[in-house]
Amino acid sequence: MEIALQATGLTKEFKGFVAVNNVDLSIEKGTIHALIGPNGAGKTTCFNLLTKFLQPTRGTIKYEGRDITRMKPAEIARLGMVRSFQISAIFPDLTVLQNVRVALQRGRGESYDFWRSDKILSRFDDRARAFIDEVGLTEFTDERAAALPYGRKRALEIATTLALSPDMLLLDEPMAGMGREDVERISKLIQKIAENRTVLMVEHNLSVVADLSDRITVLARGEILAEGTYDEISKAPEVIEAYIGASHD
Ligand SMILES: Nc1ncnc2c1ncn2[C@@H]1O[C@H](COP(=O)(O)OP(=O)(O)OP(=O)(O)O)[C@@H](O)[C@H]1O
Repeated sequence: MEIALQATGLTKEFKGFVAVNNVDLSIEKGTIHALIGPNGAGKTTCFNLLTKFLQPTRGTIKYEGRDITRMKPAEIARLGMVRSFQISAIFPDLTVLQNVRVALQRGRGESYDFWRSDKILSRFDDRARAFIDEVGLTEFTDERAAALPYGRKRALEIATTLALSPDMLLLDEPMAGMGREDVERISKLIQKIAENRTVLMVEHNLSVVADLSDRITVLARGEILAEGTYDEISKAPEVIEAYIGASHD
């Protein structure tokens, strides 16, 4: 078993409040791993620690065997570990093609200049079109981003993330705010992009988690409560109790 991302003793305190407490986490290469748990469990904090948007109080994080504990998000992105929406938002007035082009250009560490001619940017066209096809947006290639339906915007955001050539993708609630049709479409897309990449996602939609995840870590009150396949964790009494308990909070 090859490990892509490994956290050891990961801890985050906010003024004495322990939001993430001594978490050990191993994400196997090539798998889809979900981080779940009731409200306030520490999922977002944990996600922000792993993606380096927050500094841990204690603990270490390794990506592909390399210590990334003190690295910045942009540095780990260059190592191949990319968070969704890392390159901020979509430009609403640019087309789908232009947005992915910009992402490709930024992925190379060049800053984006609005005055840059279309001719210079067009050298990214072929690769941009490949990503657009990969996320199923071919028919929207020349649409303005602002005109896309919500689920398609999400797909575009994923395309711009893929433009950074990640080996590992970290997705923060990829299904948030989506209707059923979009959930199905984005689920398929995540499965597809995971064929040759590692995926870690924080997700509230448990049927999505059940469908997609090879392995699931359940957090509660900042600690790992259970870990395993969906079948395993959904039968664990402590998990059932944590979810039922939380719904009465
Ligand atoms: N910047 C902060 N300062 C103080 N406390 C914080 C901060 N960020 C998070 N917390 C606290 O840490 C705990 C865990 O929060 P976190 O957002 O990580 O949980 P979560 O599992 O993502 O919850 P949800 O499912 O509701 O998004 C909560 O009690 C929260 O109030």
